[in-house]
Amino acid sequence: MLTEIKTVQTQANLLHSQQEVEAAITKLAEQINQALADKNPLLLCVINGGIVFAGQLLTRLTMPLNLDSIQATRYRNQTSGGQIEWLLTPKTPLLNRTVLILDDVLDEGVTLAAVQAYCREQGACEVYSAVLIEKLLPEPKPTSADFIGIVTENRYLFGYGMDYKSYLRNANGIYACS
Ligand SMILES: O=P(O)(O)OC[C@H]1O[C@H](OP(=O)(O)OP(=O)(O)O)[C@H](O)[C@@H]1O
Ligand SMILES: Nc1nc2[nH]cnc2c(=O)[nH]1
Repeated sequence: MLTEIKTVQTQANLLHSQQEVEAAITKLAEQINQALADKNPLLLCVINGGIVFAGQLLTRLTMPLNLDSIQATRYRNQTSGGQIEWLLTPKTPLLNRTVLILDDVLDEGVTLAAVQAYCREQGACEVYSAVLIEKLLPEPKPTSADFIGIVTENRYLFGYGMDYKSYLRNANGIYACS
């Protein structure tokens, strides 16, 4: 396995450097600081992928906020998605809260649409979402994000929280598998 991971890593293309990603996160934080300043938001990190983005965004946010996590997965070590599996739901009540969902990548939009629906079912009064990166696809998506850091091409990505077979989430740039 580790031989395959090392090969994928060395053959990958760097699409977005650390500098570019950090600038995008800073810009997103400015937008969110403006939009949610007085909303007492509950941030929901969609783990595992959203962890790096959420961590880096959080230190740039200036309003009072709460943080919780939700785990919905549908790729399970594959490079194409299947059925959503719910592994963790937030402990914090969502009733009457302004929720900001944080995820690494908006690809087909199935995961984000399901998390948004979950938040509404739980009684959130407003549901915002922010993604570090969105892939441009030829087909329409079931949902969209309010805050988008980077828009990129339709290739399988890793780094900044995104995995290749559960590895490479720690890569310090956004890479496409070749
Ligand atoms: O827009 P979609 O096509 O639904 O894909 C986006 C989702 O896929 C990844 O999660 P994954 O299921 O790989 O779980 P992970 O967060 O543990 O990596 C990613 O973190 C998003 O949540
Ligand atoms: N790691 C990773 N997860 C995804 N989930 C949906 N698209 C992607 C992707 O390109 N990379």
